[in-house]
Amino acid sequence: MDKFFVRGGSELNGTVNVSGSKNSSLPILAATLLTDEPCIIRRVPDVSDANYMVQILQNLGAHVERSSGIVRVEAEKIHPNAPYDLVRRMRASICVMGPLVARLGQASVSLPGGCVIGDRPVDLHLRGLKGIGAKVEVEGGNMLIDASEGLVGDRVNLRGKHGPTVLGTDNLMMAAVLAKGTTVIEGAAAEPEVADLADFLNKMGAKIEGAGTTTIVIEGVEKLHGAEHTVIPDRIEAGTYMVAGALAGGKVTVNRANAEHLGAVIDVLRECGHGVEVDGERITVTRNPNGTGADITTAPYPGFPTDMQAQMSALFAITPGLSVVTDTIFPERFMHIAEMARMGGDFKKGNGNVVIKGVGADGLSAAPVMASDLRASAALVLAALAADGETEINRVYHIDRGYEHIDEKLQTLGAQIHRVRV
Ligand SMILES: CC(=O)N[C@H]1[C@@H](OP(=O)(O)OP(=O)(O)OC[C@H]2O[C@@H](n3ccc(=O)[nH]c3=O)[C@H](O)[C@@H]2O)O[C@H](CO)[C@@H](O)[C@@H]1O
Ligand SMILES: C=C(OP(=O)(O)O)C(=O)O
Repeated sequence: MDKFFVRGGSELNGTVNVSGSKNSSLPILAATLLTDEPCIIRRVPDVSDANYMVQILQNLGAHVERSSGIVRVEAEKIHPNAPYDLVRRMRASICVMGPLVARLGQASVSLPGGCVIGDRPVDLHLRGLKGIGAKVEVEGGNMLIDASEGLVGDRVNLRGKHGPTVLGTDNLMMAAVLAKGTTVIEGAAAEPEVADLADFLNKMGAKIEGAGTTTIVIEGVEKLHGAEHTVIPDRIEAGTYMVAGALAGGKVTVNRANAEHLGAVIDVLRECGHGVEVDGERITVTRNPNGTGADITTAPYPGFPTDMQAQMSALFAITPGLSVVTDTIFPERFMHIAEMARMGGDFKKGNGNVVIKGVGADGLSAAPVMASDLRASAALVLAALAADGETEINRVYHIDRGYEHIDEKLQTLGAQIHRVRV
């Protein structure tokens, strides 16, 4: 298990290129199962989750070639079984369910694993598929879906008690593209990654309107064909480097980003007094040493993303004054707090929130810490950049799930971070 050693205190300056979005790439790769013709997906990040999705497709029978960021998939002959050994490591494995049911009329997919960020049920995924006529059973930890009599479009509301579901919307959209008639998804997730998947499906011949809003209309078609697509920039990776600029800059520019997707993060950084300038696909963050904290509450897009709250908490940990971070989507997603407290952070955990008393730019000090999930690990790297001394971060395989070469990218900005392969 690799480790990072991060020596804090270096000012970050320069430009970092944003990779393609992990959370777009995963469902888009799964969507290639919907056709027997070749598909080419560009700008797939070199992260372990994307590599893992490639393995899942290969295990389902697809022929996959990968050369740097370009993945070619030809799913001529596939089977419908994704057992536990295949899907346990990654939540997004669940997105093969919609394509398998649509193409083969059946699927057996084990309940997936994923980040330890609290309760992650699958009821809305199953509600979606039932809503368009599939028969669903959960047996021995497997979701058994039968649509041998065909899927039939209908009106389905996917909103759950914590709001819309991103991958649940993806799954229903991918199943409905080959259903008879029209499906209307109400309470759909409006995240840019859902819109990106719909763009790819439309290139394959699907008829989808409204993706990127809370109502999506899908007119079923007989067959999809092969297509080429370039995934959107990773807004969470971009946001993470922007927070790095606010916490340890200097001046940090994220290049190849989409500022439209980052409105909520930009607003919070500006509210805290940090400089944010947008110039096309370049976003530059200039640290304000007198910056303040803020109160943030996560919300579905275009609200503040839950996938950015841990990183923002790292910034607030060193920002004098009180900040309150509330996560309405994953109220238990605060594993990073205990580890940052070991570095001298001052936190009071409440129910679904944390009150952070910023200890100042010199207030954190190095300690051995443990990465617990993807964004928590990013928060620990950020905290370490500001801490006095050398922080040892263990279990960085979590960060490698979703950040392409984060150690090398931070080094180009002047950070003292190195990986030890264990
Ligand atoms: C690979 C990927 O894209 N992962 C993202 C996706 O995860 P994912 O799609 O799994 O997250 P969801 O949008 O489904 O989860 C939102 C909320 O709905 C709840 N829920 C979800 C499904 C369900 O069947 N029943 C149910 O109650 C969840 O527990 C959570 O409280 O969106 C999350 C919310 O933006 C992000 O944090 C993840 O990074
Ligand atoms: C939680 C995340 O991923 P996943 O849904 O795959 O666990 C994430 O990308 O922050």
